[in-house]
Amino acid sequence: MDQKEAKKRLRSRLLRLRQAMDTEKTQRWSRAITETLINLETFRRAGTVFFYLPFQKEVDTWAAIRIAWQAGKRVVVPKADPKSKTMELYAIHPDTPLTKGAYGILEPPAKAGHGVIPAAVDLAVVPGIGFDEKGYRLGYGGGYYDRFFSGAGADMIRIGVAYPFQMVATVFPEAHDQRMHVVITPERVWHFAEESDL
Ligand SMILES: Nc1nc2c(c(=O)[nH]1)N(C=O)[C@@H](CNc1ccc(C(=O)N[C@@H](CCC(=O)O)C(=O)O)cc1)CN2
Ligand SMILES: Nc1ncnc2c1ncn2[C@@H]1O[C@H](COP(=O)(O)OP(=O)(O)OP(=O)(O)O)[C@@H](O)[C@H]1O
Repeated sequence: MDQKEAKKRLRSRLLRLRQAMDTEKTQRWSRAITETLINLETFRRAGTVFFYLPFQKEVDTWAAIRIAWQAGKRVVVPKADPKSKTMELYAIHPDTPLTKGAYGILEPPAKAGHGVIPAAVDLAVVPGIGFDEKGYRLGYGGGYYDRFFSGAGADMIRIGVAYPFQMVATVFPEAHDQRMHVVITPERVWHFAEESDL
């Protein structure tokens, strides 16, 4: 089996496991991850945080988003452009109307000139179908986050969030894959960057 085939199989296996979780589990694990995230020094220090808005049974980021707002942080989320496979960032507030965009993921309305420049973001909370013990990430295969982190988003701290079964030995990384600095699971924090980088 080649790398591409192995990666595809891993993706469908991990998606199947995620789909099989019950709500009690997604909520309990999401709460544990949130608790760890909000207590990290990098999170406490961050003025602007790039979150994703969860869909299906992804780790639920809403509690952390509300805590970030309460702490006076700026919360930004992506708007995906399926044609160019790129993301633009927009700030959201508790009253921002969100509608389902590409892939059925909630997004803020695009307002010309209201995008947030990636250089203004301190920290990214990154979704994944899986992560590995070197910090590599497996996503849906669109390359959105790889493209983002190899370009405008290169300087922000990247924190992946994962259920325990999403942490695997390898996600069969390719040359373009961008690593996380930290991955948080309900039971532990994996560090892939030197403290001095954080
Ligand atoms: N919550 C959340 N937001 C996110 C991401 C994510 O993983 N999670 N993304 C992370 O990249 C980007 C969106 N990327 C995505 C790419 C493909 C599919 C997806 O479901 N693909 C289907 C085919 C759908 C189609 O082609 O119409 C599939 O692969 O089966 C979903 C999200 C930006 N926003
Ligand atoms: N920096 C980049 N520039 C151009 N193309 C890229 C870049 N990064 C990734 N790609 C392309 O995007 C495609 C998908 O990459 P990959 O399978 O690693 O996505 P993924 O990380 O699983 O998905 P996502 O980030 O959307 O969740 C690949 O075919 C790859 O060639």
